[in-house]
Amino acid sequence: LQVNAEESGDDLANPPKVEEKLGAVPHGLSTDSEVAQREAESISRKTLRSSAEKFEFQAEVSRLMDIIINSLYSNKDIFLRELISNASDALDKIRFLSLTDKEVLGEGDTAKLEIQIKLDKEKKILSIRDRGIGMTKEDLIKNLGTIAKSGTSAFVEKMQSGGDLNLIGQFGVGFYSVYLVADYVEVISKHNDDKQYVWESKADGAFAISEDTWNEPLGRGTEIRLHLRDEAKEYLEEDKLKDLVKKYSEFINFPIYLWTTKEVDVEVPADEEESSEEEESTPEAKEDEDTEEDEEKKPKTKTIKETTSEWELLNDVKAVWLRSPKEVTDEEYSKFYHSLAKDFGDEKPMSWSHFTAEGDVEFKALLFVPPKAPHDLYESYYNNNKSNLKLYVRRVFISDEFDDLLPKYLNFLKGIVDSDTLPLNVSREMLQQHSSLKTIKKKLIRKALDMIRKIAEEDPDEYSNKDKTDEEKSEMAEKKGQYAKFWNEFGKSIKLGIIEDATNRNRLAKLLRFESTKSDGKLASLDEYISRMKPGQKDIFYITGSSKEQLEKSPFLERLTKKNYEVIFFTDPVDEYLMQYLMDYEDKKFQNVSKEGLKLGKDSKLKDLKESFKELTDWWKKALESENVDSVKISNRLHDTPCVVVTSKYGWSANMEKIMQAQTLSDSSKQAYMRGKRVLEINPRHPIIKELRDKVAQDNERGVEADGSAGVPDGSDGERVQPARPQGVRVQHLQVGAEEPGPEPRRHRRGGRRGGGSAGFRGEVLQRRGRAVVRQGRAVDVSLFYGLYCFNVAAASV
Ligand SMILES: Nc1ncnc2c1ncn2[C@@H]1O[C@H](COP(=O)(O)OP(=O)(O)OP(=O)(O)O)[C@@H](O)[C@H]1O
Repeated sequence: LQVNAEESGDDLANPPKVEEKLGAVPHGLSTDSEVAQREAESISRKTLRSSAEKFEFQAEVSRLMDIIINSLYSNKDIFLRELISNASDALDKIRFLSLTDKEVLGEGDTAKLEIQIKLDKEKKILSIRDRGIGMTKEDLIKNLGTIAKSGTSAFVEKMQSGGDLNLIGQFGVGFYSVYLVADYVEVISKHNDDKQYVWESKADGAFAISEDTWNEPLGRGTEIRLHLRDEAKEYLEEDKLKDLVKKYSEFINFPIYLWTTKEVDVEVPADEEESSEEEESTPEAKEDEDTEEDEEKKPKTKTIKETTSEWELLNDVKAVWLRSPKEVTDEEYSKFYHSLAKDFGDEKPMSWSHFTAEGDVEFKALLFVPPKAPHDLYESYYNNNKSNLKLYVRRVFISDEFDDLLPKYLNFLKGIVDSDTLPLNVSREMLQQHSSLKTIKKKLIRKALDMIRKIAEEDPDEYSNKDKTDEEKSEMAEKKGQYAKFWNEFGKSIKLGIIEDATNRNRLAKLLRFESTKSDGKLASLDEYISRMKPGQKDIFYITGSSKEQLEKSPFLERLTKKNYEVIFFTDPVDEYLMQYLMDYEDKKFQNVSKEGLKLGKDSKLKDLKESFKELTDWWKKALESENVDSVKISNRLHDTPCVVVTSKYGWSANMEKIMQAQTLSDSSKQAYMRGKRVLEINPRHPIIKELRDKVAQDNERGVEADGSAGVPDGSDGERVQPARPQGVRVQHLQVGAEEPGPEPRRHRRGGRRGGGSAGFRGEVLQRRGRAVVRQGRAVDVSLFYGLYCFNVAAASV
């Protein structure tokens, strides 16, 4: 990383001290003029200090900086809130450390936890200083240049596809926004464990670090000096900065001061001549001589204008969550959310919940549902236990990466929790073990789920609001479509919640939304489904697959749709897992319509049908016995399709198998036990099946075995005809295509005879008649022959 080291003869392992090169004197020893001269030199030169150690930015960081520096983005204001937010984080860190070690704060000014902004109009420098934790030399190298965070490339990608620069803070690279307004930046920092260093860069691919021997010692903390570009001079106006702090940083929990200069009226002693002139010009003064005499003894004064400078406090540090919810306006909640979540998009949070928990464990909390899911919400979902809540103990920020404050599936929520019960002066690890955390977590989950339920309750599009009056609905108009929006952004989290949180499963199931055969392109809830159930319907029907369009064509739905039953479409891979956990809802069981055991009321004819197709089902079962086929049954779900393969009740569905097989690291041998047995269901009303039944019956009469051992002569030379078929098909014993002796069944004649092969002839007849399902949910036009062939393939492979 280090460049120019060789040229400058620096020893990489032991970088030379800057003093050695510059001949600088340590703090306190340099004279004012020397310091001023050195400072002036560094600023006017606008090249990095030649004696400093130089480093190259990590490639992604360099790309990011290029994008920022060349950006035509008009809202350059954002840099200030990013710097203030970093300063506030640094102050939080030192305050936290001081809980267990008071010494770290130091004394006097150094101990003041505040942020200061100063302007130098002449030199065009804007400085932001904090008395936070500061950065060691190593921190400066890593944090500001050489280590790209995970958000760096994500942000670069976003920006290349026209993303919004305003969201930079969410990607954890907010610091670099300084190059929107500055072409040269110095970061002066002092950490308790190291000396004071200066980091500097002109965003030209390199940065430099020097030990700081010329600036005022900071005590502790960081000062960022922005050498503003000409076109960014507006940031040297006090009013502009006051507005920006008000707009973006109002809720920072440390005082933010601006060094302001103003003209004030001052009383100064008036000189002699002026006082005598004044006396003469006031004739009324002679009226009361006694009083006059007294006053004459006082020294005469006059008012003049004088320029004074002072620190002006720009924010009201009172935490929003400590105020009563009645006092906080919607706008304030929105602004607080933006500053908390570093989400400065245009949208308001979808909802919030501000409450105080009382009892054994007392805390105040403010939770928000963001308007959008963050870009990495489900990345490393299972490896990330950190919630997005900031934990405070009696107003002191403890952590924003506290494990287990909320369950993983609620990690999309933002907010703060401020507890009075947790101890302050223990380590984070000990706090993590504290017994009241469990209670806090439990209460937070309840409140969070209530808040999400309310989004639905306030949305006029929601089923639960169907009984509301028009007036009520028009009041709710603002919230129209909010729940669908919520579902779009965070629906997967609710599903993960159903899987992971057995205690709240029912509450979460209420929040579930889906499309169905009756939802008409909208989202429906389970309550809505239940309200539409047919009299006598016991189960909630659903089907899983990869898209609604595909599922709508599924033969599994044929009779259900004909009989007006509603079927839910689950099309997200996570739905397969979901349905392994969601067994029932309001005493109704869930039934996958592609699985064995579908019951659609009583079918009085079933017994007779079973009897009449027994020969066929027995034959077929025998023919498939070496496959993974458990049984062959009369189907109650088919209407137009001759047969379908269903999976057994307890194994995976075919869709689940597909998902598992698609997983890169799947081990098929280990999956074998989860693969359900297959059941072949046949449609007793379908001509193909009826025909097969007749053929089997005829074969049986002639004594043809299922293994085809007693062949049937083709009528000309007495040889058995083997129908044309792909290799490995074990259906030849059916003799479907063979010309048979004796009376030909009427149906066979219709197609007429074509070509030499009788198989072809039969195939054509049947092709016109039927469709056979060969794979889960996919119907293909095939001849009976092909249907059977494909069934075999399907049964063996699905
Ligand atoms: N004023 C400061 N005091 C101490 N460390 C700082 C300061 N400013 C920046 N840093 C360090 O530099 C790192 C990079 O800052 P940057 O703003 O790019 O990202 P971030 O603060 O982690 O994320 P975000 O932009 O979301 O606040 C920070 O994580 C922090 O460690």
